[in-house]
Amino acid sequence: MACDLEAARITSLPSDAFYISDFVSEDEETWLLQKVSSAPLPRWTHLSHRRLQTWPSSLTKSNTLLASPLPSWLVSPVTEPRLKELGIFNDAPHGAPNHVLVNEYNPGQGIMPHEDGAAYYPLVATVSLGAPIVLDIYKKNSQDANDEGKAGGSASNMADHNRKPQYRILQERRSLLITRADLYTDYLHGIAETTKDEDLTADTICNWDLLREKNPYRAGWYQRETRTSLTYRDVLKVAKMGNSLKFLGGR
Ligand SMILES: O=C(O)CCC(=O)C(=O)O
Ligand SMILES: [Fe+2]
Repeated sequence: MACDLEAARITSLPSDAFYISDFVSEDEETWLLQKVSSAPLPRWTHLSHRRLQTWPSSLTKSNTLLASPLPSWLVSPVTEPRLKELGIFNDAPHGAPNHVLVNEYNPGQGIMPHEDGAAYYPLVATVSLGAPIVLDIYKKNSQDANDEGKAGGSASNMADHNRKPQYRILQERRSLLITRADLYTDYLHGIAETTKDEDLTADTICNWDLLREKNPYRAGWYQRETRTSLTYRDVLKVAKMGNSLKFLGGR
């Protein structure tokens, strides 16, 4: 199936990124959104500019995952069979994702430029649900490099607030975006806190040719609606339950 992935490569990016516009069906999207919204309320962590669910659990201070399976609704159909067929996690230490962050952004919300950090194998598979959103990619500068290695990734400093993205990826609802390798380690990513994504053209959106539908963006902008992402990753350090007490004790 590796050749399928090659057809999905975002060729204008300097490193590995793949975009599949039609990764889950409309019915699957509705079902997944229903699963996200039916999670018990304490599952949500409310951050200032988005809310977040962490499955199966948050990492410990030492970036360790206490071994536990993902809930079945996050496994089927996304990881099995779809991600498995693409083979993208074959080289990851656990051969499959073991951790999922679910992010929900209302219009006007976003996530500041950051890197996902050393806790994970450098590969993220993002399923977008509900509405499109633009992901901005920034080349790391020396200050960002100094921040490297902070637990759970790091935010860039405030001086970078007006920095312009080097690349922009439009993530349609029902799509899959895979970013890995240098794009994971040498770049930051973020989502603007805006109610409108603008300046959308074949020249400014690097996956324009891979979009499922271009018509909604012909005017060059669209109004944000609530967008949910499922971000699949492989946490490098996993503690089996038998060993987990000492990790819990260290919290
Ligand atoms: O929602 C997204 O597409 C990006 C989320 C993200 O960057 C993260 O959770 O680290
Ligand atoms: Fe991230």
